Amino acid sequence: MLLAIDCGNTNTVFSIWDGEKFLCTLRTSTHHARTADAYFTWYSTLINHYGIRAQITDVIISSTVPRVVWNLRVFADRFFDCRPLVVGKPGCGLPVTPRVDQGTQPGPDRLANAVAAFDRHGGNVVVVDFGTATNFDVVAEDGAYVGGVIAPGVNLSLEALHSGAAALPHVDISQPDKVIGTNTVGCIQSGVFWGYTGLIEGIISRIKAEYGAPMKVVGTGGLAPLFEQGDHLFDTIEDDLTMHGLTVIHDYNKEQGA
Ligand SMILES: Nc1ncnc2c1ncn2[C@@H]1O[C@H](COP(=O)(O)OP(=O)(O)O)[C@@H](O)[C@H]1O
Ligand SMILES: CC(C)(COP(=O)(O)O)[C@@H](O)C(=O)NCCC(=O)O
Ligand SMILES: [K+]
Repeated sequence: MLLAIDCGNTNTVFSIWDGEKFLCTLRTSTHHARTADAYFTWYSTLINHYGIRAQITDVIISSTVPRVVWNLRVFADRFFDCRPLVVGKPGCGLPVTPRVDQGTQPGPDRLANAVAAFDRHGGNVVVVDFGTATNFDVVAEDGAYVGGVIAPGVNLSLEALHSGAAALPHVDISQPDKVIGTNTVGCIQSGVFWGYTGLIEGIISRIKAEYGAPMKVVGTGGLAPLFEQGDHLFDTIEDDLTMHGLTVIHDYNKEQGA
C-alpha cells in the first residue's frame, strides 16, 4: 500500500491509498524539527485508533517546506524499509514536463495538482488551491504545468491585519451577511471575504482571457467550499486533488520501473 504525504507550510497530511481508495487521512501541523520517531508515534497511534491494518510498501512525499523532507525520508526508510519518491527531486519523474522559466522550481503541491487535474479533467484547467498561500495552477491541454499565480493565503491575510494593527483582533474567516460592516469584526470579515472573492474572480477571468481557450476551474483546500457559498466561482471542488496527484505520480514512476 502507498502512504502519500502532502506537507504544506501549515499542515502535513498523511493518506493511505490501497490502490482504489484512501483508507484514512491524518493531519498534523508542519514542524521542520519533528523527527522520524515522532512521526511514527503519531501515525501508529492514529491508525491503531481507527483500526486500520495497512502494510505500507511505498511512500511518496510532496513538501513545500524543504527542511522537513530529511526526517520524512528517515521515517520511510526506518519504519517501512522503503526509499520514498519526493516530487520535484531527481528520481521522481512526472508524466509531463512543466513549462516554466529556466531555473524555476514550481511547488511540488502545484505539480501534483496539475497531474491530478489532467488525470481527472484532461487539461485546460485552473486549480485554485487554498493553503498557506492561495495558488492558481494552470494546466495546459497536454497536462503540463505552465505556471499561474501565488497570492497571500486567507489566514495569512487575517494574521497580517492582526499583527500589524494594534486595535484589530484575530478574526476567523466566514461569509458576512453584509458588505458594510457595523463592527470591527464585521469590517475585517467583509474585507477579507469579499476582497478574496474579488481576487479569485478577477484572477480567474484574467487567466482565461490570457490563456485564450475554455478552461475548467477546480477549487481545492479547506476554504474552497466557503468561497463557493458567496458566488459560483468553481466548476468543481475536489478536496483530495493533491493526494490524487500523488497517487498518479506514484503509478507513473512504477510503470517507468522506478
Ligand atoms: N475548513 C477550514 N476552515 C477554516 N480554515 C481552514 C480550513 N481548512 C484549512 N484552513 C486553514 O487554512 C490554512 C491553510 O491550510 P492548509 O490547506 O492545511 O495549508 P498548507 O497546505 O499550506 O499547509 C491554515 O491556516 C488552516 O488552518
Ligand atoms: C506557493 C506555495 C508557497 C504554496 O504552498 P502551501 O500554501 O501549500 O504551503 C508553494 O507551492 C511553493 O513554495 N512554491 C514554490 C514557488 C513556485 O511554485 O513557483
Ligand atoms: K497545500
